[in-house]
Amino acid sequence: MAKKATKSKPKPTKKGSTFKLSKQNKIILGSLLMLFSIALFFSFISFYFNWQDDQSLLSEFKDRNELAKNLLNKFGASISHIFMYKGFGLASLILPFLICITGIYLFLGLPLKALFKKWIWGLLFIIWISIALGFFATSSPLLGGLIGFEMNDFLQDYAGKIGVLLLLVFGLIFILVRLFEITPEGISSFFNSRKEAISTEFKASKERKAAKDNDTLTTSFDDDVPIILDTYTHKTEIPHLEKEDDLKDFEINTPEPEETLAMEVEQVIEEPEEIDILANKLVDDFGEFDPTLELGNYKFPTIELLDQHGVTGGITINQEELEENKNKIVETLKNYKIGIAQIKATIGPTVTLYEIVPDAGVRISKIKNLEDDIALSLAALGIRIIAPIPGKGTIGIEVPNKNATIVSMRSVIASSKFQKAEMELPIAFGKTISNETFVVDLAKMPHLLMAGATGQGKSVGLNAVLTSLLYKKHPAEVKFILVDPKKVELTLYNKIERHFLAKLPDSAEAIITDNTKVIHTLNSLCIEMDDRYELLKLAMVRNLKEYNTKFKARKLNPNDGHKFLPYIVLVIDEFADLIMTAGKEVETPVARLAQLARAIGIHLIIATQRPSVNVITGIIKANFPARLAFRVTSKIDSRTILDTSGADQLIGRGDMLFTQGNDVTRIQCAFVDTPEVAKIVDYIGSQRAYPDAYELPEYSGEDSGTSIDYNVSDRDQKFREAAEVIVIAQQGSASLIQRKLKLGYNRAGRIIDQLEAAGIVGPFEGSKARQVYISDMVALQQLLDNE
Ligand SMILES: Nc1ncnc2c1ncn2[C@@H]1O[C@H](COP(=O)(O)OP(=O)(O)OP(=O)(O)O)[C@@H](O)[C@H]1O
Repeated sequence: MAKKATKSKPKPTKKGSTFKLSKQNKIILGSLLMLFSIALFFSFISFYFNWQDDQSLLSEFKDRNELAKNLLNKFGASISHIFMYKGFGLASLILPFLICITGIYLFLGLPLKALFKKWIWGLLFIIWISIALGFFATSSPLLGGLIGFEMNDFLQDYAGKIGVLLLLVFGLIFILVRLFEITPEGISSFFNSRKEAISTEFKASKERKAAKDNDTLTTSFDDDVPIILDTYTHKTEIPHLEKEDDLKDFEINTPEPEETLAMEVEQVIEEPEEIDILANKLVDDFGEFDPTLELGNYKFPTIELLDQHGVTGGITINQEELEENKNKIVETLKNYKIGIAQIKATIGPTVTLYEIVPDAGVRISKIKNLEDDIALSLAALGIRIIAPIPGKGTIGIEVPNKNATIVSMRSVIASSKFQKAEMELPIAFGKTISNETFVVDLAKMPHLLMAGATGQGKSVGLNAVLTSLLYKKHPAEVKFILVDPKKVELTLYNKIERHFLAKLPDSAEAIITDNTKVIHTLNSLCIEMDDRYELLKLAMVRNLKEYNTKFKARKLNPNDGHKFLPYIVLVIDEFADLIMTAGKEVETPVARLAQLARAIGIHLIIATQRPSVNVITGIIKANFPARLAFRVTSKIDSRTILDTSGADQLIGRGDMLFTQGNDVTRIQCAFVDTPEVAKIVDYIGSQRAYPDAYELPEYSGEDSGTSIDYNVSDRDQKFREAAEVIVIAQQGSASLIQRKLKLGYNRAGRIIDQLEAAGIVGPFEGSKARQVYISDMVALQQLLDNE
């Protein structure tokens, strides 16, 4: 069916071009019509003077010896006789004009649509004039022609003379109003414009005269102006209101230019502030502050540390596979009576995009509904239908390639797009479906949410993000906080602790693996955020970039607490696990950071296996416009992460969808293997480092007991009872207190905090119950009595 459609389509255009539409033919036909109209015009005119002499010759048309007096001889006499005598009389003179206009239209290749209207009006006009002349010029019936005479006769039999007269008046009004758009206002404005035109003309001629008297040289120039004005006003005589405005505008412009009073504007010279003078002097003496100076000899990792993964020549095109898939798509759609007008393929590293243009009249939803059928007939996983492709007007069918090409991290890092990227935190994710390197700025995102079922490429994705930053940023410019509950994925990065990692003071390991430490780190990061905002406020700047620029220009005094602030990237792997064990304690600081941290250079990357709504809560989602989905197991998961389906149809192994709020891009994630990461961190780790990791502010959390309600008199009335319950059960949990004492969640939570402050239970330990420090009731009694 599709073939039929494509074959049968070009035919009409071909035919049209030979007989109708070719430019040459139009010119020939146009000129013929114009010349014919001239001939017709002259024969009609000459008919009026010679018709009586020529009429007797009409029967002897074939006789070559007989000659007619008409300018176009017997041909002219005959055709005029038909149109003028037997036809419409004098009104037939309009006919050559209509033919001439048609000729001009064809000659110039103008659209013929407008011509139709002209012909209709022309013919109506001919009929009206013919009847009118037949009515008024009864003494010379030739003026109205036979048709005019007969029609008059016919109408008068039914409507009488007055009736015909009224009919003619109505016809005239109809023609004037519809054709010439004449209205009462139009008529009055016409007279006004005439009046103005005459006055302008008068004025102009007066000026001309004056100019002639003054200077003969300028006369020729001055003379021209009113002539143009003249034709202009004449042309606008059809009383259109807008045209009249034009005319007025024209007049307004004519007055002599007024002399303007020149004003001198004195230059504003800004007085340099004291601080600027000092800063300029410091910059002159020492140059701009260079944050990288402390590790001045730092060498960025080289490209050789990355593998090519066997890919050297880019994507290989399998012509057979392309043809086979194309045929299958066409066949499948044909089975559902959907014809295709056009099909185009774009080959990407893992999938090929077939863009189709369906025949006119096919509903898009029909194709969208066939997603499963097409997948079945192509016998392939991961078919995604994009109907329509935004901004293109085509329908996309993504079909996985039989042999996917690995996109090596090496190829994306080496790409000029990444190398030349003028971004604060450039990340090379991989390659798009059209094989372009996909680079985005984390600083602009400003946070990233990653989801994907296990084994679909999440850890590789995280490594790709970290590797990109390691290849582009100096240790002074960016610091990572890595949270890895799985304890194995990110441990490699321990080697660059003193270069690139940030940690809590007194903490042994920079990579955070246990939940309590996560909560502390998140809260400490909140303090860092507040501190940074304070510094920004002091420096009177709005964001980290402006702050650092000002600091580099030595306009901020380190003695006031100012320092160069590196970007901080917080990476949390397995966020679901954290939320399950720590709940609100994690969610609250994460939400706070997500909401506020963008301006002060703290960016979050959160990865999760389970993108369910209780993990990615509304508040988190709202603050993470950039989302990245690897393959997930269900449509619901896909919707949770991307707000649209599609991630459930990916093929895994780094096949992913990325959205930054608007359209979704399919990307093949760059592949970086663990040995490569190991080589990079070894390379960096072997270089001279800072004395310690970047220190985060100290967070005095719950375990110090100081921040909790410590005052004995402020204790809850049920404090003693709760303490007894806990000691008897030897289990420090708020839900136990809730159940036994029938209290609300918040009150039980407060009591457990007070018990912790009193030293009866230990600190919060995630999903586990708190430790109980008091072994029995006697010990509890003693403790409470001694307070
Ligand atoms: N971009 C990629 N290109 C090619 N293969 C990939 C890519 N990403 C992942 N893979 C393959 O998929 C495997 C699993 O990837 P990865 O370890 O990143 O999964 P994951 O989603 O982190 O799983 P989990 O959640 O269990 O840690 C890798 O060992 C690799 O073979």
